[in-house]
Amino acid sequence: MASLELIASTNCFGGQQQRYQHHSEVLNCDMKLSVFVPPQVQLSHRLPVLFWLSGLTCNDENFITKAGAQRVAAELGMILVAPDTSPRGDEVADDEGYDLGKGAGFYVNATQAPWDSHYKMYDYIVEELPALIRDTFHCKAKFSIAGHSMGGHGALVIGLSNVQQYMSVSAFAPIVNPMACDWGKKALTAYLGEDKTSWQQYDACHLLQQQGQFLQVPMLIDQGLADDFLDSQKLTRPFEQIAKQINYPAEINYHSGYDHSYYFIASFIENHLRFHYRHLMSQ
Ligand SMILES: N[C@@H](CCC(=O)N[C@@H](CSC=O)C(=O)NCC(=O)O)C(=O)O
Repeated sequence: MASLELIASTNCFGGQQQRYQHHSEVLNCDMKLSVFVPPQVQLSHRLPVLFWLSGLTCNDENFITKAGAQRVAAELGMILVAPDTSPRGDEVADDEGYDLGKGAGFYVNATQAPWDSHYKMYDYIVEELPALIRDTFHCKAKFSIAGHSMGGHGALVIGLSNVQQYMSVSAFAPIVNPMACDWGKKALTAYLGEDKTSWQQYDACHLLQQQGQFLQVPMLIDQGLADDFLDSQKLTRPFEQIAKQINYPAEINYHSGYDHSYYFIASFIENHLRFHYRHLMSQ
């Protein structure tokens, strides 16, 4: 496994906002990722790590430049890892739409051509990247995971499917039922083909319905009520309905007047960081 190569580092709240590149064997291309390293890295103890998955049209820099998470992460001593949202490079297949291809990996393992030679974002986030982070940083064994929109969908699916690796999961305005919304149907058809049974493993509502009574991970979701995608892409509410039916312990908060943007995320990110910190420190 190729190691992470530091390509940029800037002082930030006593720590460093860093950017790395590496060759991903899983994605079969070169990738960049952003990592906030808090000042506590100088101490000898293992640091808690939160992975952040961004949404459609993003790369590894949207979260670190817009969410304003570093001040509280520096206070808590928490490493923030922000990967890119898809494989990159001239040889990687793409689509004209913003909701498929580069910038729209949907955190799934594609099985269909032309996507299947690079688009393995699920394995990248769950396997390759955690191993690289463990190799590079003195960190706690288990991680937490959060995300926004398509990245919120990734965080819910990955957290629900890997309770042994994640202490807690949170999401802002997540896609929760990709099998039933336009963004999801388009992406899952392209990446996985027409057989909808192969889509179920990547549908947070399906996973919650199937296993939410048996496997539980602490969960927090925030949703703006002025979000243009709330109804059109069926965000949050179908998941909340199932959580209520099966008594799943998810905290779901609605906020009047807030839209889908990073201004919404910046307004509530502190609560997410403190939520994850509590759970990360209990291991
Ligand atoms: N261009 C599209 C919508 C693009 C968009 O809103 N992207 C969001 C994530 S949406 C779900 O995954 C985002 O995070 N954008 C980047 C940012 O920095 O704001 C359209 O116009 O409909």
